[in-house]
Amino acid sequence: MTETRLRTWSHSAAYSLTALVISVLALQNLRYGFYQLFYLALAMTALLLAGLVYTYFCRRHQLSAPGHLIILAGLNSGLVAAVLTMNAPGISHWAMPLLVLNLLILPLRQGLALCALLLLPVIAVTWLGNPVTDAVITSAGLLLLAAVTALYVWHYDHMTQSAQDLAITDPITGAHNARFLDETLQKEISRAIATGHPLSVISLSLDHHDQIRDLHGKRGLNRLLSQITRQLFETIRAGDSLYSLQDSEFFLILPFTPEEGLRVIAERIRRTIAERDWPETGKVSVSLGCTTRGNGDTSTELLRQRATNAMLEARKHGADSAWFTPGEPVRA
Ligand SMILES: Nc1nc2c(ncn2[C@@H]2O[C@H](COP(=O)(O)OP(=O)(O)OP(=O)(O)O)[C@@H](O)[C@H]2O)c(=O)[nH]1
Repeated sequence: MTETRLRTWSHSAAYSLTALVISVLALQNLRYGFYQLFYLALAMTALLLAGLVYTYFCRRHQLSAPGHLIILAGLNSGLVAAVLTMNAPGISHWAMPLLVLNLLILPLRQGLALCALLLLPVIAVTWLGNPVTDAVITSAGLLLLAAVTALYVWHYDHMTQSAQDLAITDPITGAHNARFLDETLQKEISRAIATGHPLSVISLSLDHHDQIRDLHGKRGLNRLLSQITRQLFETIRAGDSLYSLQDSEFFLILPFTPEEGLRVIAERIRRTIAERDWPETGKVSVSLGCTTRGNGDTSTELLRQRATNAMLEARKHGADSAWFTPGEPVRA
């Protein structure tokens, strides 16, 4: 299930459950003749149902739907106004479902800000109008509920971020994985077409990786690949991206880089790797296949294929070298 769909479900459930709780309060107050509280609960239920409908209509962009903030601000300020103007015992407890709703639906910072704006007047009125023990119990209950919910939401956000990072990261090298390559390359191609900026790519392969694996084992090879990754990250500039592929191969996307620049960076990478004494393996080298986006390169396959062919050509010409295959010149 995607994040957006999951949020649509959880927002719908949160609005529905809160609407159920508040409508039960409405019925109880009607039964006992507390008409002001009945109308308040009725208005809140209507707003909650509006939130439910809004959730359904914004199901495709749930993560950035701004209407939730407006609906929840309306609910919170309605309750604050009631707490300040009505002398109704027990009304401070109505804040409980709203605290949870704020934190479950809004981004954490917005949710916390709204909770603080709700809690301050509610706690102040509780302390002014109740015996100390009651005020302590109510305030502690409200604060505890807000803290536990905020902690849960923070933990969930953290887990989601980690899962997203894991899905696009190669576990051995820490570079992006092959799955993420095509997606990013297609975006960069579209951006280069739209802006007219040059785009270059490099297919990089560790020379003699079979022999290195035979000599140093799979773990030794993996350690070397992760050290090379760190070195590559130090060499390339911000905006470039690095992908780790199978068989000790890497791929680099270099936006805003023309052929002359590609030659500079490819040579720099080749030299830095060849000149370093690697901790376990000593000297190693890489073959680089380099190409720049040409006129016909509108999809990832052509560009990737040309870079791979150039890398194989570099290997044929002896290890530790770079081979350039230009794309068809881009017409203005
Ligand atoms: N994408 C990319 N291109 C690079 C990088 N390093 C050098 N280049 C290209 O090579 C050209 C010359 O780079 P340098 O020799 O470092 O000269 P420079 O004037 O310091 O380069 P910049 O100020 O980075 O433009 C740059 O304009 C880039 O096109 C890099 O890390 N990434």
